[in-house]
Amino acid sequence: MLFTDRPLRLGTRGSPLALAQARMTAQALIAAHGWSADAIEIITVQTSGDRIQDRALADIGGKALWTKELDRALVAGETDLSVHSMKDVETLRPDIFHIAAMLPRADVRDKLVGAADFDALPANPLVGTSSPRRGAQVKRLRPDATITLFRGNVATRLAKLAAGEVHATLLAAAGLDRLEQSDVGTLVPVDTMLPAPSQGAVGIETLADNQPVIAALSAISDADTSDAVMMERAVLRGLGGTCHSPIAALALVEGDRLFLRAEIISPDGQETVREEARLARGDLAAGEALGERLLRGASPALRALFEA
Ligand SMILES: NCc1[nH]cc(CCC(=O)O)c1CC(=O)O
Repeated sequence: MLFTDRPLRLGTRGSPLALAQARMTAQALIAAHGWSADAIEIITVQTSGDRIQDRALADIGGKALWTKELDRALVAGETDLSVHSMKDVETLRPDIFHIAAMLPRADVRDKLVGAADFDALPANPLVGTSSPRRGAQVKRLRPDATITLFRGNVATRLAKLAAGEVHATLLAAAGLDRLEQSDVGTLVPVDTMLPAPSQGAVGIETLADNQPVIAALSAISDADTSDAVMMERAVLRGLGGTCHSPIAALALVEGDRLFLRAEIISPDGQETVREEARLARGDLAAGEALGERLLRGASPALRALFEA
């Protein structure tokens, strides 16, 4: 066992989904190394993203809200690693951090909750989501829909839906599965709603100079997942995308290559720019170039959404 004097301290947000992902990570490490259950201590860190619930993420500082306090705990030596939903990790991370592992990816698809499918929604439906991507994709399918801001954790959103605040919402299948709510909602095919970059992937970060922890994490890293997610993140880099921007990207592993699809969509759903390519794994420059091509193909109005 690598860490004999004290448990390995795993930092996580406190939402039920984050805690489920932290426990999956702990179990994977315990199984891979034959550790005893007390070899890992789960430390919950509250993030500003969890505290502020009434405004869109994009308006209050973006994805750094989810990582900042976990980063601080890591730098302060209060934790040894942080477990993140890769979807919530900013594209550009400070060099002192290193994404040392990704767990095998879960279902990448979104689920529609509240209606059997988009056609089953009433006329002029009210759909709750705070994801610009989901909002734009819904408007593309249902131009008569009104998108309303919907934040909070998965349980909060399901409660708002049950209270009749909206006709429907969209949630990641991965999150519902990890919360043992797989029976909730209808899976939406990726051809209908291409998912967010990194959707369904859990990443584990540590300090770039922490060799013992990096070595311990290498035992649980899934190469297919990290190659695909790193490629999807390269598209975001090429676009200069933030969470203000309606971007979807999905890389599927095909042997030693990746089949990459990506799109950007205007908020009213009227304009979609799409690209796809088969790329060598690890050819992140090609992923960035695909992101740049998306921008070049966009109208000035859509392109403006990507200018900081
Ligand atoms: N932004 C919140 C968030 N971050 C990751 C997930 C789901 C789990 C995943 O994609 O791995 C969710 C909830 C959702 O989108 O429904």
